[in-house]
Amino acid sequence: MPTPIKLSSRKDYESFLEKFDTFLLDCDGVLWHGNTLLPGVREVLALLRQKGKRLIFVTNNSAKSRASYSLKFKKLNIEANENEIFGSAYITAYYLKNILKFPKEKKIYVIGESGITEELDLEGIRFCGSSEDNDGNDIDFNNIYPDPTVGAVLCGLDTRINYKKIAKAFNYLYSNPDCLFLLTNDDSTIPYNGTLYPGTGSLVAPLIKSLNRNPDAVMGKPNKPMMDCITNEFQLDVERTCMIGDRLDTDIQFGINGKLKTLLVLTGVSKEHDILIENAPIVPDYYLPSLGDLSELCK
Ligand SMILES: O=C(O)[C@H](O)[C@H](O)COP(=O)(O)O
Repeated sequence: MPTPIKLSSRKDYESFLEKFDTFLLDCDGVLWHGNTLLPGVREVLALLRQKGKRLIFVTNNSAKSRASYSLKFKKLNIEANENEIFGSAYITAYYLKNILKFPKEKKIYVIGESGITEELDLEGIRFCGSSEDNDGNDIDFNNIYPDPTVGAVLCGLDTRINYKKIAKAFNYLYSNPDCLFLLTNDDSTIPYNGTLYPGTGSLVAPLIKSLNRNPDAVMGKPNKPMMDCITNEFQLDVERTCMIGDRLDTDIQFGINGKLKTLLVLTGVSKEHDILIENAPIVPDYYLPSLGDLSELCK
C-alpha cells in the first residue's frame, strides 16, 4: 500500500490544486461541525471557485434535503448551487424512484428526519413514520401491527430515535419478508462540536441485532448509488477529480471505489495514526491537518 503524501507547504498546496479540475467535498467533519464552519473553509472554497474548480458536495447526512442544504450554505455565506449538493436523502429518493422503481401503491416506513421526508415527497413516494412517531408516550403494542402496504423500511440519521420507531420498523420487516430494509448510510459516528456522536449505522444496530438481518441496500458513501447519482448528473474525469473527506471507511473508500484521487483531512473522524500504521486497510493519496490549511494560498 503506497504511503500517503502529507501536504505541508505552499508549494505542496499549489501543485496539489493544479492536478485537479473537480473536487468532491464531504461536509460533516471537512466543512463544518454541525452549524459551525471550520476555520479557513470559506476562504478555501472561494479560492477554488476563483481558480475555476468544479465543486460537488457529497454528504451522508440525511437530516437535510438538497434544498435545506442549499439554505445552510447560503446562511454560511458559501456559494453552492443546489445541483452541486448530493445528500444521502436526495440520492435515496432518486434511487427508489429511478433504479428500484418503488411501487406507487406501496409506502415507506421512515426512521429519520425532514431531509428524507422532503426528498421522498419531491419524488412522489408515499411514506409514514418519521416525526409522527417522535412522541414520548408509552408504547401501545396494540397499535403496532403488520401492514403489507409498507414496502420498505428506510433508516437515516434520527436524533429523535426511540423504542416505538425501532419496534414499528422491526414489526414491518419481521412480519413481511418482502419488505426492503434500506439505509441512507451506515456511518458509525458523526463528527460534531469537535467530538463524535453515534451515527446512522449505530442507530440501526438494534434492528440488525433483533432481526438478525443486514440491510438490503445502503445508499451513501462508500456505496455505488451515491456515485451513480453524481455521474448521472456530472461527467467526471477520474484522473482530474479528487475526493476530500475526513472518514477513511466512507469518504476515502468512496473515492477509491470511484478510481478518484483522495485527500484525507484530520478535522473529523479519522486520524494520522489510522493511515500511518503498518498494513493500514484504507490509505488516501494525500492528507492534510485541515482543509482550511489551503487558505495559506489566499495570502
Ligand atoms: O448519518 C450520519 O451518521 C452522519 O450524518 C454522517 O456521519 C455525516 O455525513 P458526512 O457529511 O460526513 O458524509
